[in-house]
Amino acid sequence: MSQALAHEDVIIRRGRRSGLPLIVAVHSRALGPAVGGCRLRRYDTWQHGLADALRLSEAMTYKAAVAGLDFGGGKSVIALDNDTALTPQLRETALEDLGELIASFQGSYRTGPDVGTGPEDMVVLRRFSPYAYCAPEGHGGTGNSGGPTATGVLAALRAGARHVFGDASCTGRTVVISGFGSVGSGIAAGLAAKGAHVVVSDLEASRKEAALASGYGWVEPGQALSAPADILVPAAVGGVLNDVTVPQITARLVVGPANNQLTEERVADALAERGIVWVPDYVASAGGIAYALSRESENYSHEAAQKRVEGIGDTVTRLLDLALSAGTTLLRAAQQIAERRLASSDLEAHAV
Ligand SMILES: NC(=O)c1ccc[n+]([C@@H]2O[C@H](COP(=O)([O-])OP(=O)(O)OC[C@H]3O[C@@H](n4cnc5c(N)ncnc54)[C@H](O)[C@@H]3O)[C@@H](O)[C@H]2O)c1
Ligand SMILES: CC(C)[C@H](N)C(=O)O
Repeated sequence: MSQALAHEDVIIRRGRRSGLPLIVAVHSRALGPAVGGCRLRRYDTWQHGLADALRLSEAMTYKAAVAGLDFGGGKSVIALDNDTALTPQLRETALEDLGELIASFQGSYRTGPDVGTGPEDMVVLRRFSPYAYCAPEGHGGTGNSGGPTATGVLAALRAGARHVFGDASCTGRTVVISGFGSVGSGIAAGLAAKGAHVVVSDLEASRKEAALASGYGWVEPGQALSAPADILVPAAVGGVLNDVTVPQITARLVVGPANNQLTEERVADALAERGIVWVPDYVASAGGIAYALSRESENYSHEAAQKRVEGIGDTVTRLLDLALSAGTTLLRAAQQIAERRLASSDLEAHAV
């Protein structure tokens, strides 16, 4: 096993106000300041939180590189154990601790919302530095990233559907969406508007009522991946595509926002062997970060930022062409694009 550390910085600290473990992992700044959301969730041990931060920050490097963003990849984690109650006060002090840590990077690591955090939490982080994207509009941010992320996934999904079914519209197709949260509900609405048969699933039983009220079908979480479908959208958690689930998938196209869907890279080959087109998560899910960075750091108008997000569809078409001509998977094609960008920035840096 390689002992090389792939990451530029990994900071682990016990928050001085909250006592909670804080982790900031910066995978790469080759293309610009590292960016990646702040995750606040329970882990069996803080070391599991560290592993999550390491994997997610690497994926952010690839997400930014393939999306053509001049940013690198990072991620932060506030690791809560299974016994400690997350009171509003603990939440606030943990965010203050993280805000202080992020400020110490002086802009070379910037964050945004992720699992367990939202726009209001960015307001707390911004007490310490401006480097937290997606705060509510009244606080100088662009708000919830779920909408733009859903827009990007829909663009990726249409490109994939054109390739797999010869029709991008998805009219009459059955689409199962696992995870009916901020992004999943936006994808469901976009597909239902185009006449798709939308079936959703969520671990929270209370989401069933909202799903049925919107006219969607419902499948229990344990059956979501194997339910009859043309298209499967993982929109909940990572690690859902593995040796057990892949043989059960009935869909011919899998595309969704959940970060780190594969347990291991070789699962991409297993999907391809079954004739399933899988759009890499870091390609499909780039809409939220692309929109926020375009608006908040690059002064794009809403329309221009939205167009950039829609461009994810063209990226997927390009990846499909590359993968087809090289006889490889979309994952390898995406890796090649990202690694080429990262290598050329390396050459530029050495030429200076
Ligand atoms: N929000 C964004 O802008 C964004 C951007 C990129 C990637 N992502 C990723 O997309 C995924 C969804 O993000 P979100 O913002 O919609 O989160 P969310 O928290 O709003 O929604 C996730 C939903 O999934 C449900 N869920 C959790 N475990 C589940 C399971 N095993 N089966 C079915 N449902 C389950 C939750 O109850 C919740 O309703 C996450 O993995 C996130 O990291 C989000
Ligand atoms: C908003 C952004 C940082 C998002 N959480 C992502 O994973 O892309």
